[in-house]
Amino acid sequence: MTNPLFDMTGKVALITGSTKGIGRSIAEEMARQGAKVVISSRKADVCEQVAGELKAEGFEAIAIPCHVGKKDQLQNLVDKTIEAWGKIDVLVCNAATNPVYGPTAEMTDEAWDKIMDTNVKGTFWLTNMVLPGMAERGEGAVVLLSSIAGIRGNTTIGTYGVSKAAEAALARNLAVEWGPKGIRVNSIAPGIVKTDFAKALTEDPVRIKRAEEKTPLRRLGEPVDIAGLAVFLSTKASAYITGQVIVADGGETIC
Ligand SMILES: NC(=O)c1ccc[n+]([C@@H]2O[C@H](COP(=O)([O-])OP(=O)(O)OC[C@H]3O[C@@H](n4cnc5c(N)ncnc54)[C@H](O)[C@@H]3O)[C@@H](O)[C@H]2O)c1
Repeated sequence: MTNPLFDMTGKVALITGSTKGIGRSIAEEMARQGAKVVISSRKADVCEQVAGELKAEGFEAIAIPCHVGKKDQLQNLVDKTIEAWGKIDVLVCNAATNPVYGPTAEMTDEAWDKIMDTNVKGTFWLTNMVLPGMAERGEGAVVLLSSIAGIRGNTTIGTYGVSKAAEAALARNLAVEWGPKGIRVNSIAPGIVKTDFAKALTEDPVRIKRAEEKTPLRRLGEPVDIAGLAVFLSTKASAYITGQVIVADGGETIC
């Protein structure tokens, strides 16, 4: 039996970027706790496929494609979710991009704008679309995906780090603004997690070894390490936590 503190029965959870990696794991673990999950990323066929796989396991899932950098597509995502299930109880802003590696001085305006539009402006738009509905019902939980790159300096993914620091700041501001309406907003700062997003690191044995050696738990993160935390932050188990950035990095940043 599910511990009631972690129970998500009847809750509607919208997770952006949920066709693979961390987002998919979050959708799976929330579905396992009883939530109805919205599977979303840019390609409709991929969303359908993943939602189909979850349904085949006995979970409730629908597919709604959406590019998080496009305001009209975000509005469609919200409208279609409400049309299907009448409400959004849990919002996870997970989709993000990092198209370039290199020093900030070499960053083009186009790349800067792409990172900020997808990672920050999309979250700003989507939270503004979803939180008023949560406030009407007097409850809701929001989780934004930040990163330890938003906490530490970096020579190769600095602009991405700026966008991820903004996610944590946005979570704090939204927590203050919407807390009186019963909505909690937190962010998660993962360390290196084994997904396609980090494959430049996670497919290079030398870099894996180096990363493991500087991590107290001596391993890289798995998507489910982050999914467990997202479930915690979206349920009664974390009822008195809001505005926080929770680091899940095997201890890398404490060294
Ligand atoms: N993997 C890591 O090491 C790591 C570390 C820190 C933070 N993060 C953060 O975790 C989140 C998930 O990353 P991941 O590692 O699972 O990545 P991933 O590449 O495995 O998955 C990303 C998901 O987002 C979708 N997506 C990408 N761009 C999109 C867009 N513009 N609109 C809609 N969907 C889009 C992809 O289709 C996919 O479903 C991101 O916010 C990332 O910044 C990841």
